[in-house]
Amino acid sequence: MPTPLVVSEVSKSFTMHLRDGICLPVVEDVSFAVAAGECVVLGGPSGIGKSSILKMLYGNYAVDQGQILMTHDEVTIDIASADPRSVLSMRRDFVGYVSQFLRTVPRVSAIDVVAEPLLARGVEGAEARERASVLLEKLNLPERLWTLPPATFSGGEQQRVNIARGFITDHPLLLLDEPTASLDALNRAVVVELILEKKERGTALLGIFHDQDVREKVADRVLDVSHFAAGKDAA
Ligand SMILES: Nc1ncnc2c1ncn2[C@@H]1O[C@H](COP(=O)(O)OP(=O)(O)OP(=O)(O)O)[C@@H](O)[C@H]1O
Repeated sequence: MPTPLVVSEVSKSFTMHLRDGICLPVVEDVSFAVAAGECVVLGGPSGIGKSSILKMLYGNYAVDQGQILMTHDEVTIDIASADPRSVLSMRRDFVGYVSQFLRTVPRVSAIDVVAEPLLARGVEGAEARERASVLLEKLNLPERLWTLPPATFSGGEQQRVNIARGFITDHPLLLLDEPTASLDALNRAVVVELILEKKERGTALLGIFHDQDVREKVADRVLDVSHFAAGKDAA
């Protein structure tokens, strides 16, 4: 089976256009791969560039240099140079992303927020909602909240809706940006279980987990992003 994600010599800097075009180099020569069924965790201190790497992989941040090769159904796409249409089709078919916070949509109920990625893939409404309810139950979201829009939910409740939405599809590659940050121990354990299930099904996972316990349970490997810090050789 081809390696689903291969990152080669990727560099990223930010140009602050409102600050006289100041350039902030963040990472350089980022190179690694993630195999099917493997969970790689990005480590290193705050501000080193972990989230920026995930955002480049999801096509949210532009890449200055290098390649991000994603292979799906024997087709390989370089996300670093792909046109927006190809990035969107890779998001639909290949790469999922669970961000730290839920982006709430006004007036859409929690169960529909979770079911929506399945509906977008042509799954019939009743089945999509059934699968959403299984996940919400597993994540201990009280049933009385399922029909309410998540805008007024607590941080941990919103995050569980977010996790259910991210885990409901079977993307071959899943990016996780601190999915357990606002969860209690019980729900952190559920997320660990969901991650292990994905690994067993052959999903390639790349994540950021500040919680040491979660990290130890899910990580096959920790990749220290400090090795890719821009300008480290000059320091
Ligand atoms: N959109 C942006 N514009 C300008 N600078 C940015 C932007 N996004 C990130 N940065 C900068 O890039 C650097 C890396 O940020 P990033 O969020 O990737 O770090 P991190 O390792 O994920 O940090 P943390 O563990 O604190 O979340 C930081 O100095 C940050 O200020």
